[in-house]
Amino acid sequence: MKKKRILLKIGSNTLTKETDNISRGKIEDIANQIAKLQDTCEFIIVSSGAIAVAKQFVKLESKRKEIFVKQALASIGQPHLIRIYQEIFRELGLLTSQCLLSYSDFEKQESKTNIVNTINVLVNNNYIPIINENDTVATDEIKFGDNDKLGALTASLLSADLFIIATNTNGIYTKESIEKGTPKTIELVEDFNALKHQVVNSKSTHGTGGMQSKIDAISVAKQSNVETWIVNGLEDNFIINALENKILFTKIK
Ligand SMILES: Nc1ncnc2c1ncn2[C@@H]1O[C@H](COP(=O)(O)OP(=O)(O)O)[C@@H](O)[C@H]1O
Ligand SMILES: N[C@@H](CCC(=O)OP(=O)(O)O)C(=O)O
Repeated sequence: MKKKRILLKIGSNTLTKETDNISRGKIEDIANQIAKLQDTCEFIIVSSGAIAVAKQFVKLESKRKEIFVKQALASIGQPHLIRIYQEIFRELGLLTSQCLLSYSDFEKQESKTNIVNTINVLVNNNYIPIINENDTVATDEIKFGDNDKLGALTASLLSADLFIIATNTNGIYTKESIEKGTPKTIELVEDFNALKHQVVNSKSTHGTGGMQSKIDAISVAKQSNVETWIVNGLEDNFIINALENKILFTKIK
């Protein structure tokens, strides 16, 4: 049986459970779900969190631009982030690997072919690739929080059956309901253009993108006919519950 290929994007807010520290419990929750689904689904993860991990134990000084500090923090945090994933996933017999990519890699045919070939070998050998942006060479993503877009580009390139963006809301709410203080999830998006008007300008707490970068990512996935779900990653069991339609989330066909 052909497995359902799921591209799971985990944002900093989910990974830290909105604290200043990476949550091992959240990574355990994700690993548990992947282990339960492994006979029917194959996973590729795009994970943020390198900067958040580094900030837990280091403070860097620089008289130059703040972005250089973020790049340096990402470099310090990334191996720790992967170590934490590896430790927790291994407990459940899940194998992991690391891929660092940047947008420009998706503009060159040769790089695209290399990404597809590498990741297919990994997945076919039961390794779960954990992708993050290569923050040393590119700053687009940490400036704009576009790990969402990196997820979408990867989901498209690797012909994912489903792109799940885990974030800290029960999907996308209507703008009106947020303004009234009673957030209401848009469950099924049929008119993508109308969705663009639902974004509320609230600054992200731990991540950098906010809902706008998710809408841009959805647009990229849509062009490749990849279905996107925006799911609340703070909830336990969020992937399985979404697959079984037990929670409220946003589905964009
Ligand atoms: N229409 C909307 N529905 C839900 N969240 C919205 C909406 N418009 C803006 N947001 C904001 O987007 C945030 C999620 O983006 P972000 O903080 O970048 O998360 P992540 O780190 O998971 O990528 C929400 O916490 C919320 O403040
Ligand atoms: N790539 C960087 C930051 C990316 C970022 O903050 O993205 P997100 O949490 O998806 O808004 C990191 O791993 O810390």
